[in-house]
Amino acid sequence: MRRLPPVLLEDGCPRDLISLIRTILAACKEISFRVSQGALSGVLGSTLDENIQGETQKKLDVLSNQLLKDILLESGYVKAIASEEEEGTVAGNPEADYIVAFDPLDGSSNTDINSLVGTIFSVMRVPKEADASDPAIFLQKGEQQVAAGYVLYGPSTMLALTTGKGTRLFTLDRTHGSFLLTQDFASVPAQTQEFAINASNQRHWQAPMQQYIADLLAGKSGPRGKNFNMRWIAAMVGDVHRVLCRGGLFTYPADTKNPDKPYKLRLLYEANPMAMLIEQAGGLASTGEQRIMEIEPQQIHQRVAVILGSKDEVETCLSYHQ
Ligand SMILES: O=P(O)(O)OC[C@H]1O[C@](O)(COP(=O)(O)O)[C@@H](O)[C@@H]1O
Ligand SMILES: [Mg+2]
Ligand SMILES: [Mg+2]
Repeated sequence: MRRLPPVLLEDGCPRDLISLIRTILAACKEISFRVSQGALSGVLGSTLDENIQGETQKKLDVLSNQLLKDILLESGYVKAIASEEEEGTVAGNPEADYIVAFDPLDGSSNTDINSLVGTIFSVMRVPKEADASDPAIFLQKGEQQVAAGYVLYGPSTMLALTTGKGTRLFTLDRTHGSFLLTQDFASVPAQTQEFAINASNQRHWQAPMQQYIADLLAGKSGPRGKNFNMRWIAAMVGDVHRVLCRGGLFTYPADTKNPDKPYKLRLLYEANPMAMLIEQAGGLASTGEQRIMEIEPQQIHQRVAVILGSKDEVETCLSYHQ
């Protein structure tokens, strides 16, 4: 089985980008180890703090953030980083060409129940002369990502990665510590009978999503004429991984539960990297009104509605929004 560096070299990926990706993965291997130690790691449970988004931080959120931040900043490959767990961006090497936005631990409420979690990352390029301490360097459209991926800490640790030449899946070989290519080109089937949504928010959704989900639930005797199955992992990384493997529609739509927070998922380090992975595998990713990767970001912690997955099913869902 092939290791990651030669696969990326063959794609024509620049050597410094490969080195940067390997640096991210070095931190992820350490996170993978800590997560796999579970209660033995001494880092399950919550801290007494909240992050910038007002969410209680898990000890593993803090640890994962620290590992990624330290390793990336020490490497010299990044001009700056942005993280779910950092209020502002953090400057790195002023001479570097890349910036990285990441969700150090996605689905962290799952840590206490030994369920799926992962790390999501987005890599963008910046001009040499750009100011490393200016947060505005992160406000690039998703289309401008030069690499995107996630590492899923599941029964096996897997990497989904794209540098714009398709989406590939790698599995961490713990005996040698390398990510080995286990699926060359992931392809999301265009059609599906599976969807993922947190249905407990149903009463707060807007009319188009209410109608779309009602029609899915009506099954064979409803307007769709077929039965649908539902799954919800409560970790975007786990739900998107399932969609990459066997298709499906994943959505976290707008809701009116909290008027100050109509969306849940973050654009720069959740929606954009997942959108690139899904589109590179033949799927679609939209807010309901706009292709996610065409959004002009206004803030580093901006949130968006997300509808992504199997092409035909996303298009059907979008037809309810017109
Ligand atoms: O609590 P809910 O509504 O099930 O939300 C789950 C969603 O929240 C998230 O966990 C947010 O991620 P974090 O754990 O990084 O805050 C998504 O991964 C997931 O899709
Ligand atoms: Mg997350
Ligand atoms: Mg997180």
